[in-house]
Amino acid sequence: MYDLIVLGGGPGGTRAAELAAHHGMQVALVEKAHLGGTCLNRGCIPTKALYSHVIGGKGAREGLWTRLEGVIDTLRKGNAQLMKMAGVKVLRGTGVVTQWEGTKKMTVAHDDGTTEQIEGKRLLIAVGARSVRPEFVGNDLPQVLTGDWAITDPQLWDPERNAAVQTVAVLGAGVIALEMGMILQGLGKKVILLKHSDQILRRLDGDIKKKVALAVKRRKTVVKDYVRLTEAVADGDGLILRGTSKDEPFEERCDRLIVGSSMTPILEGYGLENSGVKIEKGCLAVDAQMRASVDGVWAIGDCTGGAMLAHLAEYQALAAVSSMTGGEYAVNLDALPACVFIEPEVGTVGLTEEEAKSRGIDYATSRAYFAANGMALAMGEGDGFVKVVARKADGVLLGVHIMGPEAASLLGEAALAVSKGLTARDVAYSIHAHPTLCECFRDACLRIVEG
Ligand SMILES: Cc1cc2nc3c(=O)[nH]c(=O)nc-3n(C[C@H](O)[C@H](O)[C@H](O)COP(=O)(O)OP(=O)(O)OC[C@H]3O[C@@H](n4cnc5c(N)ncnc54)[C@H](O)[C@@H]3O)c2cc1C
Ligand SMILES: NC(=O)c1ccc[n+]([C@@H]2O[C@H](COP(=O)([O-])OP(=O)(O)OC[C@H]3O[C@@H](n4cnc5c(N)ncnc54)[C@H](O)[C@@H]3O)[C@@H](O)[C@H]2O)c1
Repeated sequence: MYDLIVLGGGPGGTRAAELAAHHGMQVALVEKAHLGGTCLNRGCIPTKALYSHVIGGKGAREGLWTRLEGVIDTLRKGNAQLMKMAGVKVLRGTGVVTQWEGTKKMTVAHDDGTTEQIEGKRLLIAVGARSVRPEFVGNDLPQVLTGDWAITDPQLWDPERNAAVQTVAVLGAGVIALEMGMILQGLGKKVILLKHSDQILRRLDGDIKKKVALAVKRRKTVVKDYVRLTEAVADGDGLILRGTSKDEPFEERCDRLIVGSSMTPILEGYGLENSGVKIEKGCLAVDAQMRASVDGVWAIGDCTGGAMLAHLAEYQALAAVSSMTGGEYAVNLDALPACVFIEPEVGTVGLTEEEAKSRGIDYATSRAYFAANGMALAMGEGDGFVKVVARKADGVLLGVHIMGPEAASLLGEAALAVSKGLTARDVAYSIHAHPTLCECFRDACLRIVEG
């Protein structure tokens, strides 16, 4: 009998399996496809490989797809090696839980048609999420790609194979829609952004959202607000899209439609319907240490809803294993960093100004601009700013919002500061090397100190 069965080998499941094994548990990890889940195989890594080549301009476009596949392959092998070194038993197959209470029982159906029964003292569910396909006529046509799989189509992304695709419509104005839209523009495609409302990246700080909207406009994106898509009709190899925008009918032709209109936890295919595990608002319900409502069952990552981020899944794995081993670690969602890989890049952690206001906090804000940062100018990337939200009384950093060069990497220092409750003075009076981009964060903190 295993001490722990992990179902799903994405960033959440692999991290939990590795950690639990390091704590001395006998661990089985059941994964039906490649290790690495959505993140490695069709999410974070392939999109960022395209982003850094197409938008960051790093590397030639010839052979881009082969290099992208090479990166994925290297990381898949790395994951397998990590599991092996930790002593985790990886079972390749589809797992269905047949007993949730008491001893956990699972049937694993392998690709070759054989099945295997396994048992465990504990069970951790990390099965991820899938794209929501909104209702409209023709939503299942082959030219309609969902955000969770779109990146796997070389006919759309490989510069050496995508000449037939000239116009791509993207439904949604979230992270997937914006990241994919900008990569496609970088590849020379025309992009039509079909937004559900007038909002863009609705959870971000208002000042960052304004700047993102400007960046979208500058790229001559065709933007339609308040869209209700009613039908997609095949037109040769492409599509005619029909619906309304601000209640006025519209018709647009495109070669592909990417549906980037949010993701939903996977609740089917692993025996959940026969369990007493509580589901709330379409997500596996968990407490702060990722315990589900059935004894000995934990759930982490995208299947628990909320922010669907690979690093959040990994830190939820830490919380789950901590609770299994008598620890108390829980994820602090008020210090959750997130990045949007567009141009200029976005990195954000902690409370937005709007959130600070709605919580009734007496706060101060400050900004420093990359246009005054030596390194940014030397790099030819002076566009953007760092905005700090701090508590007025003592300068404790509540949120940091960056839009500009290497914002995602710059976020590391800000995330540490917010999660450890540091003050603007703590950051401003720590020596920052020159010339570096992180001096811009230091300067924004200095402005809070100076009032
Ligand atoms: C296009 C795109 C870009 C993204 N970019 C980023 C980014 O830049 N940064 C970021 O933080 N996040 C990003 N994300 C989100 C990120 O991919 C997810 O948050 C992350 O993968 C969630 O990890 P997880 O372990 O919860 O689930 P997943 O990674 O989805 O893994 C779940 C695994 O469970 C397996 N599974 C499911 N059911 C069964 C079963 N019955 N038996 C066996 N195996 C099963 C699946 O095959 C899968 O491998 C992106 C997502 C997409 C779609
Ligand atoms: N860089 C990153 O960290 C990164 C990149 C990609 C994806 N992700 C994660 O993956 C998850 C899914 O991303 P996403 O972009 O699908 O979700 P999202 O929640 O960011 O955006 C969904 C968008 O779809 C719109 N929408 C909803 N229903 C619609 C409809 N019927 N018609 C038109 N538009 C509709 C919403 O208004 C919103 O703009 C997110 O949780 C995100 O954090 C993260």
